[in-house]
Parts: sequence; C-alpha cells; structure tokens
Amino acid sequence: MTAGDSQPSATAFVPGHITGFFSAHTATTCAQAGSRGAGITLTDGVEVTVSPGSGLRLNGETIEMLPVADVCTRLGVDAAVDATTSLPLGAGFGVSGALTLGTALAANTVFDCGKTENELITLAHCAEVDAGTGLGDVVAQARGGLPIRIDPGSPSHGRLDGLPARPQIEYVTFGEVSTETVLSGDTDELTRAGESALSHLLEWPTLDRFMTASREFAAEAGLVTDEVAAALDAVDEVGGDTGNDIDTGAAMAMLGNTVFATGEKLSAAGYDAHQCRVDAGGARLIDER
Ligand SMILES: Nc1ncnc2c1ncn2[C@@H]1O[C@H](COP(=O)(O)OP(=O)(O)OP(=O)(O)O)[C@@H](O)[C@H]1O
Ligand SMILES: CC(C)(CO)[C@@H](O)C(=O)[O-]
Repeated sequence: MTAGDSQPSATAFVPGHITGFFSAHTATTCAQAGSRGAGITLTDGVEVTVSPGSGLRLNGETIEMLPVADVCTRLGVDAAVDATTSLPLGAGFGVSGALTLGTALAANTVFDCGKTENELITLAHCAEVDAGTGLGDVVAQARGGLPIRIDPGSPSHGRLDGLPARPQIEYVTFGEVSTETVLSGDTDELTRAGESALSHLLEWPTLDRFMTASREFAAEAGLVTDEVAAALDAVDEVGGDTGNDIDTGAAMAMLGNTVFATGEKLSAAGYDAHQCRVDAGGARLIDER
C-alpha cells in the first residue's frame, strides 16, 4: 500500500509445507476428507496481502488459482490478493495451500467477516480439497512445526500431533509434479504405502524415523523421478555430513520433483541447495492497516 492510500489491507505469513508421506482419504464432506501423514513446515513460506479489488498476483505475476478464488467466494468478498514467496509453485511446498490459507486469514480481517481461526482453516482446507490441489497442507501449515496428521480433515474432524524437533532443512527442486493429476488418478497403492509409513513413524516418532519412512514411501508409491533418485543416491554416497546420522539420508517432497534433507547433506553431496529451518509458529497474520 502506498502512502495516502486509504484502502484497508492485511498480510498473513503461511509457512511452506513439505509432505514426506501421506495417504488419501475421501469422505462425504470436504471438512472430513483429507490425508494422514507427516511433514515439515518451513521458515520459507508465502506472504499474502489482501485488499479490496480482484485478481491474484504471485511475485508480481498474475496467475489463476481455483482454491484462492473459491475461498473469496465462500467468504463472499471481492479481494485483490498479492503474494510473494521464494518457493516454487507446484514443486511440493504446499504453495497453493499457503496462498489459500493466507487469503482466508487476511481477507477475514480486511472485510471483517467475523470468522474464527478454525473456521478460516476449514474454509481453506475445503477449497484445497475441492480443487484437488492438496489434502493435508492447510491443516499442517496452520499448525507449524513438524506436523503428524493422525486423522484426516479440518480442525473439527482431523487430529494433529507433531515431532518435537527443530532441525535445519535443505532442499533442491528439479521441477513440478501436478498434484491434481496424481490425486485424480488411482491412489490405492500410494495410500497403502502412506498408512504403512505412518505406522512405522508412530512406533518410534523421531526425525530419523520420519526421514526413513518418507524415503520408503516414495519408493513404494512409485513416485521417484530420475533427478530425485540421483540426489537421494548422492546423499547416501556422502553418508550425511555430520557423521552421526548416516541413516537419515534424504527424501522426496510430495508432490514435487524435489528432494529435502536435514542438516547440510545436500550441500555436502554437491547440490546448490536452499537452506531454511522449521517454522515454529504456523500460519499467522503479520500486519493489518
Ligand atoms: N505458473 C503456474 N505454474 C504452476 N501452477 C500454476 C501456475 N499458475 C497457476 N497454477 C495453478 O497452481 C496450482 C498448483 O498447485 P499444486 O498443488 O500443484 O502446487 P503446490 O501447492 O505448490 O504444490 P504441492 O501441492 O505439490 O505441495 C494448480 O492448480 C495450477 O493450476
Ligand atoms: C496431497 C499432498 C501431498 C499435496 O501436496 C498434501 O496436500 C498432503 O500431504 O496431503
């Protein structure tokens, strides 16, 4: 907003979310549908500013995104959404979920919609589920930390827990995987692999176990691309950079052509990796005018 501009505006920050593994769960209502699984929320995220108007701009470029438009319709508002992020779209960082939840949080403030946080999370979750752009990103992004989605769905239905850890994270991305295409296909095998990965994690809920369960999930679900396989192998070869967590390795971000690891393992393997940390706070309003 420029000086002298009297338009109200509000800005929300929503962390990026990498899913390590998941199972897909359909239900009669969007609020009950979703995914089980586990992931990492990132200090790298999306800042979403809403003011009266129309259209969605991401890093200055006008784009169309169904769940963002849907949230505005569900709130009954005409919003101009202006978002910035260093994360790529469609590469497994939950950018669509972040844009959708950020729009809900900021629009509620600007247009005085009178919704609670859980109501806004539910609106954004339903918009993502109905658009097929995500199943569990919104609830994970609302929570922050290392969310475990024990039961699927929005806050009144889903059940979340988390891993008490705050590691440094590295990631490298090779491009997009269409979430809509994967979710609209046969998800039975993927869901079996996701259920097994969740049981494995819950037996011993540590960061190391999360990484191994994620690695196994990607292989069992048949989602590993050539670039991802090469990066996973390269990290295995250097054996981790710290010498004491050799088993942890790297894993694939769902659903993207992206690899992530804890510590500096991707850099040690020769990749020009982005570095960030685990987001501790979850989605939040950061400014209102
Ligand atoms: N330039 C663009 N590149 C990719 N997707 C785009 C673009 N513009 C709009 N979109 C829309 O953005 C959405 C991307 O959703 P998707 O869920 O794949 O991304 P993501 O949330 O960043 O990743 P993921 O869900 O895998 O974590 C799609 O609905 C797509 O139609
Ligand atoms: C389906 C998904 C992997 C897409 O990013 C995510 O929304 C999840 O974990 O449910």
